[in-house]
Amino acid sequence: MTRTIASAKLDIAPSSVYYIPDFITHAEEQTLIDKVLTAPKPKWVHLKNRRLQNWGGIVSDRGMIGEPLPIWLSYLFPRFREARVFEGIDAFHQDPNHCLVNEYLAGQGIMPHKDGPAYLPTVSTVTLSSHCVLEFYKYPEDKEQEERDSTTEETRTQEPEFSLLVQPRSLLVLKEDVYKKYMHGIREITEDDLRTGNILNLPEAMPQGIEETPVLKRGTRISLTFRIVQKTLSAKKLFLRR
Ligand SMILES: O=C(O)CCC(=O)C(=O)O
Ligand SMILES: [Fe+2]
Repeated sequence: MTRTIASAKLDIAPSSVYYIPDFITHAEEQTLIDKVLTAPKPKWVHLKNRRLQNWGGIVSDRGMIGEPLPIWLSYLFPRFREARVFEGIDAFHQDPNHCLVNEYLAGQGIMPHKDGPAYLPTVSTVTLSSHCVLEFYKYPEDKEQEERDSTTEETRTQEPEFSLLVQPRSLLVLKEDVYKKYMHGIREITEDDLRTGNILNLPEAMPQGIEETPVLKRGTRISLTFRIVQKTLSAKKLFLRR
């Protein structure tokens, strides 16, 4: 039986964080890794500090021209439903319609950012292959836009307000406050010292304690980030409009 996210809510502020260890099995993890790594070459977008695959459609300001997620990704939908990940967030979507696959080699990461208004405020991330520490920075609501834009640069040198350790096969769900009021990022380092960074879910992610292994070496991590893009356009409609 899959646990519901309600039973996996972290008892922390902001309270909209849910963490389920071993959400998928080792065998499922391996299948997903194989599918990611055997995707057609042009599917990969290479960035400076990670590479990614975009599934479900390209998200733009005008909306997303949606295409169904491949079966190896929609395979997880019943699991998300059982865990009630996307339940009640929108009358029109029961399942996610978009998935970003990110691959980070050890030492790679992602700058602190917000995911923005194109998505509904529920992000569901399945982690494969290696752990990582996701860091959170308060978003400066009171600053002018210009200052906010420079914040991502500043936050790189700041200490995060809190962090989360995400282990292979886990599910991390971020909703509401933590989605809207915080930026998240992954530092470009090759190992994580679990004694620093104010990691709030250590009891859940390291139930054996951190005395024996206070420092975790990173391997290559693949993350599957499922979201709902609210505004979708059908390719047919776009074509007829011309
Ligand atoms: O890899 C992750 O867990 C985070 C990815 C992320 O923040 C994003 O794609 O917006
Ligand atoms: Fe993000």
